[in-house]
Amino acid sequence: MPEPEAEPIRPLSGLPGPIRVRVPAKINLHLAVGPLRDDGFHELTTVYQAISLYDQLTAEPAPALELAVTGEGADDVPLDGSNLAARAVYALAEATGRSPNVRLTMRKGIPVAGGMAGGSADAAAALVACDALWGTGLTRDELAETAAELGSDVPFALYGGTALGTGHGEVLSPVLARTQRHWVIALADGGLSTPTVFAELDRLRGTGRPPPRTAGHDALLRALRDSESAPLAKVITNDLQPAAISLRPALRRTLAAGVESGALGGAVSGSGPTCVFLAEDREHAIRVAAGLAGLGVCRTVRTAHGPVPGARVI
Ligand SMILES: C[C@@](CO)(OP(=O)(O)O)[C@H](O)COP(=O)(O)OP(=O)(O)OC[C@H]1O[C@@H](n2ccc(N)nc2=O)[C@H](O)[C@@H]1O
Ligand SMILES: Nc1ncnc2c1ncn2[C@@H]1O[C@H](COP(=O)(O)OP(=O)(O)O)[C@@H](O)[C@H]1O
Repeated sequence: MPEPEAEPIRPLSGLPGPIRVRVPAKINLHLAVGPLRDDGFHELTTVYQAISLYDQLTAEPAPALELAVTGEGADDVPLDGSNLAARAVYALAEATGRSPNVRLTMRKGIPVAGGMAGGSADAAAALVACDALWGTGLTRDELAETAAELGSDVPFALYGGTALGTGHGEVLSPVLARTQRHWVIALADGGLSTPTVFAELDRLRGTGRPPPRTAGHDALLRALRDSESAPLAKVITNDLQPAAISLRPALRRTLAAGVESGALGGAVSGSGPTCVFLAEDREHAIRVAAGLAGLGVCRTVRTAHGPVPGARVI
């Protein structure tokens, strides 16, 4: 006879227990930046991939909205209403008529201001956590509508995987990418501000020698369907890379060091300054990471794989 299903354990207070959510970083395998629009955003075509570098966020009821942050770069994360996770709580509370009184604890594993969408990840995690805590029962597509108001990268952090982003990055469509890829990540000292990097690209485009523009994304989509990684490495492109290098010339050396260490190819991740390199497999990634670490061109080196799912209750 099957065992009767166990009753869920509830704390004695009767309040729901803490909800813990794990959320991945993103990298951009293709990032084509179009013209600056009237709303201050650039038209964008990007292919995102979620990789196994995570933030963890816990939400529980509290007398008021409270924030705590630990881990990688925690000192650079705001603890007021400008924190993207706090903004997500307020937005969801308003949309669903709930009280925003929760305590959020974030453990950062995603570098702050690193071009890996760590703040966006925390916002997506806060939406998923509060949805579970408050029992609002919204679908991921409904959560994505609130997510898009918080930042261009926030909807992608909800879904994860590999996806094409258009509009200013918030309009998503799935991309077929079944092969697991292995990445080496060079984390830099200090971050780069996303709006400053976009502004630098506009400045460079206004000079007599504008940086070349990324072509269409068809070659990248084809390479993602190929189980070999070498063809993919050849078509990874990022229009923001020249702007990130212009603001942080040392990145040129980091990019060269990844290739010297045996990577198939690499690029600046989004607005930088993190650089990501593609390897053949896990063992190759570990060898590239060791070589890169020995060259002293970055603060620290990690390995990760992708694609992985988006923000999930654990
Ligand atoms: C560049 C990308 C690439 O995925 O990510 P990061 O590398 O920063 O993580 C994104 O486009 C960033 O997304 P996100 O970090 O959510 O930026 P947002 O909060 O939406 O926008 C911050 C600011 O960046 C500029 N911005 C952002 C997106 C866009 N398509 N055009 C822009 O010009 C605008 O100045 C905007 O006010
Ligand atoms: N929860 C958060 N985690 C990290 N940064 C945050 C958060 N909330 C707000 N920020 C602010 O957002 C800026 C960009 O951070 P982040 O999203 O990590 O970088 P990027 O846009 O380069 O991917 C940081 O400099 C920080 O001031």
